[in-house]
Amino acid sequence: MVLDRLSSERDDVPLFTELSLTMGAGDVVQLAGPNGSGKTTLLRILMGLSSQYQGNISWRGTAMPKGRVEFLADTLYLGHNAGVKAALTPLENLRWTGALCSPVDDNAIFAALEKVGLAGYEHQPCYALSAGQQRRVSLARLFCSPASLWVLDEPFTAIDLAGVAEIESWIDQHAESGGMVLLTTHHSLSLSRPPRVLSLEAQ
Ligand SMILES: Nc1ncnc2c1ncn2[C@@H]1O[C@H](COP(=O)(O)OP(=O)(O)OP(=O)(O)O)[C@@H](O)[C@H]1O
Repeated sequence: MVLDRLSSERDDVPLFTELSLTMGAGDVVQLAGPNGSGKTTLLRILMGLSSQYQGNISWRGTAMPKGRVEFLADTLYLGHNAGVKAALTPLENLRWTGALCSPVDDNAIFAALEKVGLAGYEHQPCYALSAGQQRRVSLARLFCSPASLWVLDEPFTAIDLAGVAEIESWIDQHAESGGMVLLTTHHSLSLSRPPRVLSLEAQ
């Protein structure tokens, strides 16, 4: 993935200017910067949720918007909010998101929920889960998706210390198997190889 001289502003105030980034297999990049510096905005631009930018984004050699369909098919985006429907169970939520992008059978969903520590909660409505458990439902999507690029906006929100270490190990494993991870966090990451850091503060 290549971001070439991306610039964006809000209300005529520049958020970032001529930001460039190249990511390939095995890369982990942490977007850093203080609150309000534009990290979420950058991820939203990348995912096609905002068109308020100048510059170019390309995926496997094809520039956006032409490469958009192929890009989205190979990307998993977990946004700032958990993105979990409260009235549905974890199983139903994951069936739903699977149907939207990459259909997955129930056995794989059960395995993913076990991996994120939610065995036994599969049929519980999500409104009856804690904030951290709801975030874990969202994180279970990491194990239901064949996407090579993970785009994670504050994935550690509401997650306990043991869970943070687990997510770090999943990031490691994804990178070791040739995946890519672009994430925002204010947490100091503990990975097997230090991530590259792209700071919006220095913009
Ligand atoms: N919906 C919105 N409408 C207007 N301005 C917004 C909106 N969302 C964000 N902004 C502004 O855009 C700027 C960048 O916000 P953004 O959410 O990208 O920052 P961030 O770096 O992700 O911050 P944080 O670390 O707090 O999550 C902020 O100054 C914010 O006030």
